Amino acid sequence: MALAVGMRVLTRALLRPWARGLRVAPGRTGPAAGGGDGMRCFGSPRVLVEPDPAAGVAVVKMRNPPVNSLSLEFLTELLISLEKLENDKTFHGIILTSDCPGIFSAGLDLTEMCGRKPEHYVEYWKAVQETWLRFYLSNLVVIAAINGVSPAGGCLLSLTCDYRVLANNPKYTIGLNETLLGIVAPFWFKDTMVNTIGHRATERALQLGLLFPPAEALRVGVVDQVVPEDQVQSTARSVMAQWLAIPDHARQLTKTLMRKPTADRLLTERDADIQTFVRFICRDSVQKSLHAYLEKLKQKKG
Ligand SMILES: CCCCCCCCCC/C=C/CC(=O)SCCNC(=O)CCNC(=O)[C@H](O)C(C)(C)COP(=O)(O)OP(=O)(O)OC[C@H]1O[C@@H](n2cnc3c(N)ncnc32)[C@H](O)[C@@H]1OP(=O)(O)O
Repeated sequence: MALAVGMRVLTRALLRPWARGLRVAPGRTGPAAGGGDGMRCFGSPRVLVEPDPAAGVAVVKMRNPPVNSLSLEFLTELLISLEKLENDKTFHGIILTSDCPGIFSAGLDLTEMCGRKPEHYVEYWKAVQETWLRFYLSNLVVIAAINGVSPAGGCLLSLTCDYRVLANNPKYTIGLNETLLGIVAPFWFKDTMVNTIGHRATERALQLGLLFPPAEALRVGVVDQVVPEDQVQSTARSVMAQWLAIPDHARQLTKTLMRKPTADRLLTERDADIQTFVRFICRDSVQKSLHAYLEKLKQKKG
């Protein structure tokens, strides 16, 4: 039932004008294309997929410049790529990384949450929910190769992965910093963090809106490994090999066992969660905070 609802959201998204033609954008043969067996890079304008069929792995590169903000279009393209890889028996794992230098993802796109109509907020929030559910429950092994800063929704996306490798650069902070923007991380953001670093550490991190630099992120457990920047991709590949050596069905069932209760909470409260989001985001005070935050980002340059 829940899956059917999810499929409807995805199907509706695919029917949107900007989503048409996104299914396959054949490209050059990928550098990781498994010894030249002819499998090409594919993807969409904002998501580049480099398949390595010999290894059963695809590298999914986010490229929504300048900061990989998670806009509606970008989320839809990510979902389409994920679905395509899940439906292709060649692939058992994906490495999620960024094609934007120094930025993994700036999180949810603030312009999707500012000055829009309530109907837009509904549509956007459905896509955010769907992305979280799909990545969190994916049967594939998903490893985040975090090669840049990763606040809020960017951090959440990495938390849906099975393992996180972070580049050791003090600028590459990671965390759920929503309170700094005057907004609140929804319960399923919070649950995902609690499942990763525990209740007390989450309580502190979320209230203070902490963005952890690499050493701290490793200490608290937000990431599993910190490596020199030029070793992020190779480390993600070695970790992937380790995970893929486990019998798939046993690993998948264990993942489901661990994650389903958390996902079920959102699945049963999905509509209420949308209403809560829309009510919250429509508040004058919240809109003012978000506008002010966006302005601050823009003025930073000048
Ligand atoms: C009980 C109550 C329950 C309530 C339930 C509802 C609650 C709602 C929850 C909503 C959850 C939201 C989660 C989020 O993800 S919010 C987004 C958080 N993101 C951030 O705080 C990051 C903001 N960005 C930055 O800090 C920096 O941009 C950067 C990522 C560190 C990169 O810095 P850099 O110097 O390289 O780049 P610029 O800052 O100059 O940015 C370049 C342009 O990109 C625009 N930008 C940046 N981030 C975003 C974004 N998240 N969305 C949209 N646009 C973004 C920035 O404005 C620049 O634009 P410009 O070129 O036009 O000036």
